[in-house]
Amino acid sequence: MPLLRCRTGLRARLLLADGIAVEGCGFGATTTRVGEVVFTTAMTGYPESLTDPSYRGQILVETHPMMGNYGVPRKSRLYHGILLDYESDHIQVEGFVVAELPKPNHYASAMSLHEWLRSEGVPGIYRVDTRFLVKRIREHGVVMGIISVYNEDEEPPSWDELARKLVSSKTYDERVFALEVSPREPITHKPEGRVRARVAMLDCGVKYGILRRLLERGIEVTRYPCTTPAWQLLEGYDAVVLSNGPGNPALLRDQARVAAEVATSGKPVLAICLGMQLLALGLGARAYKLPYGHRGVNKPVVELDTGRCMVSTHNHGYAIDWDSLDDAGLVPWFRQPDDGTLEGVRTRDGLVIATQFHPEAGPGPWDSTWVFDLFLRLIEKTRTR
Ligand SMILES: NC(=O)CC[C@H](N)C(=O)O
Repeated sequence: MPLLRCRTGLRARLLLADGIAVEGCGFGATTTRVGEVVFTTAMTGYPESLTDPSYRGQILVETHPMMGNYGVPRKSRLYHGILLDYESDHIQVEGFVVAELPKPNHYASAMSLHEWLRSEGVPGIYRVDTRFLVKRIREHGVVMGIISVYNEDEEPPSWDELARKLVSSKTYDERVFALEVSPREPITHKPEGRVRARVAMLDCGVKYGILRRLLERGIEVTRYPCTTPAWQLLEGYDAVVLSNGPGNPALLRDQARVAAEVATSGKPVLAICLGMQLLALGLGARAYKLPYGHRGVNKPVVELDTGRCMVSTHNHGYAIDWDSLDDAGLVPWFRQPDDGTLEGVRTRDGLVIATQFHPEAGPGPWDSTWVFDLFLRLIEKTRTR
């Protein structure tokens, strides 16, 4: 694709570990970052996707051809004290890859995508053939990559230099990202109205959307570091939430043990995405890596008992093996009809519920927010026993 003139005055290079080299216009910060290159099919919701802690360590490619149309929302919009339009306080992705970067126009916009990435030190590349990249990832699987943004009047970084940096970096699967996005101290969030329940959360990188969905139901949430032992999550709380989070679940052995302990405590547990993986691994199930993951807001999931289908938000690169559920004492709950991936499990007594997809959405459709109502009902039921 010809570059023409880059409105930002920046150019960028993206090199994939399989040798694919892409040049385009740059935006955001003039810097170089390494990450696993993944794609999402979400058409909107880039402020949420970019700040989703589960994207830590990844360079995100958007299949939708235009990003930035509605700018970047003001941070003054709060809901139960939580940022309304963001999934964490900062951009979490290593880099952002889009086909076109239009000028923004929206009443709630405080700045452009270019300004936002620049202020947070994150590189972006635009005016590149994202269709080619996405098809490549879909056919050959996710791949490590390096992205570099430079001023157009400067010498570009050489491909050799980028290749050396890329091969000397650890791969995504080897790095523990959850500890980087987990809080250092416990943080309590109180709902605005009556407190109907108090839960502890093992926070390995929670999306704010999960907090918003809990708080609006009157559930007070205390977020604990990802290294917290099970007894601390159980003492004095009605239930436990195991959050989503970035990285390879197999590297989080201690967290999987904690997940198994809380799951066998007799208290209700809600586990989402990484939380479900930790729960399943801790109870003895197996995880595997999907070839190119599920990332988007238009993914169907079918509830197996009822046959009901919902459109849901996904962001996962690993999944739990169906055949390993029996040994773990778990029963399947949801299935993705496109490729058959397991999208939810629960215990036989129904007290521990887990989704591989994101029932809080953010971004995405709200078809499955009832999972949070179910969690509250489980809490109320166990309290009166
Ligand atoms: N959203 C998440 O919690 C992601 C879980 C895990 N890091 C995966 O990619 O599968």
